[in-house]
Amino acid sequence: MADDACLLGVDLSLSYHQRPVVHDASIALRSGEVAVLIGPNGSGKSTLLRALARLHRPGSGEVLLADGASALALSAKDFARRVTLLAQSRPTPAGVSVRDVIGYGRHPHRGRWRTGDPDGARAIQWAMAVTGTQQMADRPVDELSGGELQRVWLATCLAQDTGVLLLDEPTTFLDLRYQVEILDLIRDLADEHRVAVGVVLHDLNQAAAVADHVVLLDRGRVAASGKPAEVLTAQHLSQTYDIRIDILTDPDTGRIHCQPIGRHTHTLVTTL
Ligand SMILES: Nc1ncnc2c1ncn2[C@@H]1O[C@H](COP(=O)(O)OP(=O)(O)OP(=O)(O)O)[C@@H](O)[C@H]1O
Repeated sequence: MADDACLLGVDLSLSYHQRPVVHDASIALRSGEVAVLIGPNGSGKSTLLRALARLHRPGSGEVLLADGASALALSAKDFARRVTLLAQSRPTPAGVSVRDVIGYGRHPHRGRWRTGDPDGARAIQWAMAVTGTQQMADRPVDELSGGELQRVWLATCLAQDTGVLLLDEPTTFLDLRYQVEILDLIRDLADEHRVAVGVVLHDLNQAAAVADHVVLLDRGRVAASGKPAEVLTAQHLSQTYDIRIDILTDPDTGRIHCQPIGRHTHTLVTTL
């Protein structure tokens, strides 16, 4: 068990219909840290995240909680009090208001008759405030745009108020402002609320900006895992994405910038 990990995937091998797609992958999510999963399409990022959320049963390996107990040993409700997942897509209920959908996040904290949740109203209000969803509270979710809906689902996860937050491509569909705000929010959740965040991102520069730890998946295997500067190297990325990717490091801030080199990149850079 990694020292202070809240949720740990150990040597996970994952398949669909006997077809292996993730091989012996390990990942540790720690309180107050953001772990970012990157890798090409189909490399197994979502499947690994789903296994951590207990939504994909491993062929071998295990998912452990902070005390070393198997995640499978918990009841569904107890697990949902500790871990939540913003999946890539969810069925959108028809005619249900944004406020009610966000309220679904409180389900694990409620008693059988939706009672006994003194923190519920505060948690929902906070989740709506930080995702900018208050203005749409009374609208039916099936009438929202893709980006609005993404923020509502994120709010639902936040209302669940778990110590572990798993996010699968949370910036998809979002305009630039909300992409930046969600990344800032992820950082704040780790820094100020000590949440352990595991997030799949495609944008390598977003990964560099927000990650404490990066896990690079290549065809279902962990190709590299460590601090951003250790993983986001030209060699690792060029090999995994099969395209030349240069790394520029800002001498003042140390900030890493990943620059994919396409056939027209040189022309573009000199024009700029
Ligand atoms: N429900 C499914 N049934 C069968 N195969 C699946 C299923 N979901 C995913 N796969 C396959 O498993 C492999 C890993 O998929 P996964 O969605 O985990 O990759 P990913 O890295 O998240 O990809 P992307 O970046 O495109 O979202 C892919 O080959 C994919 O085709």
